Amino acid sequence: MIKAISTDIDGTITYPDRRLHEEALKAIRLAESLGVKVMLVTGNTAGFAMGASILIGTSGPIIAEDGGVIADSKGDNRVYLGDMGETAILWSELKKRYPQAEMSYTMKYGERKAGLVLRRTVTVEVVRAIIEELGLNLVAVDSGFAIHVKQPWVNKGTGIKRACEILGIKPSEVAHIGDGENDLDAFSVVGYRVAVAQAPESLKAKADYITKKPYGEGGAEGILHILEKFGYI
Ligand SMILES: O=C(O)COP(=O)(O)O
Ligand SMILES: [Mg+2]
Repeated sequence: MIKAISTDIDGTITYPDRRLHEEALKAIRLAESLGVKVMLVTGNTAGFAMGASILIGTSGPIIAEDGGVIADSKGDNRVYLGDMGETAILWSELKKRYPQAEMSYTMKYGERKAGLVLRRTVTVEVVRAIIEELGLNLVAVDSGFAIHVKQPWVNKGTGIKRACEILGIKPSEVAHIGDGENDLDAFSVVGYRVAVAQAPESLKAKADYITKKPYGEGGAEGILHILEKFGYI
C-alpha cells in the first residue's frame, strides 16, 4: 500500500523554466488533504526545498542536495548524509582541463555542504572520466538542470530511506515521481515509480507509469494516477 509520495521538483512539478506548476500544486494539496504525506526530493539546496515545502504545504520530510540533506517539512532538524569529500580535487582538475567548466551559482553562498553542483557547460561523461582517472570517491549525475558531484552513498534513494525512518513507514510504501537521471536512485528503493513524459529513456525504462503530459502537468497527472491507483480517489 502506498502511504506517501516523494516528488522531484525541477521538471516534475514545475514548468520548464522552473516556475511551480499550479496543477501540480493542486494535486499535491489534494494528496495531503487525503492523508498522503508528500516529500520534496530535489537536487536543489535545503533552503530552496524548505521554502518550496512551506509555500506548497508538503508535510513530509524534505530531501535536498540530491540526498545529501534531510530535514523536517519546515527545513529544520537537518541531517547531513554526506560532505564535500574530494570535490575540490575534482574541481581543480576539471577547471584546468575544461576552462568552460562553471559551478552553479548556488555554490557561491556556502549553503551547499554535501556535493558540488556544476552548470551543464561540460558533460557528465567528462566529469565521470576525471573521477575515474583520479580514482576519486565520487559519483556524478546529470539531473537535466545541473550536474551533481557527490559521495557515492549520497543520492535520492538513501535520502528517501532515511526520510522513511522519520515517517515510520517503509520505502516500499512510497511512490516516487521524477524527470531526471538523478531520480533513478529513488526508483530503486520505492514501491511505485512514475516518470514524467520528458524524462530520459533510462528513467522511463524503470517506471511503472509514464505520464502523457510533460513537466508540471505530468507531475499533476502522475500524482492523481497514484492517488487513483491506490484507492484514495
Ligand atoms: O537541482 C537540480 O539539478 C534539479 O533539481 P531536481 O532534482 O528537483 O530536478
Ligand atoms: Mg528534476
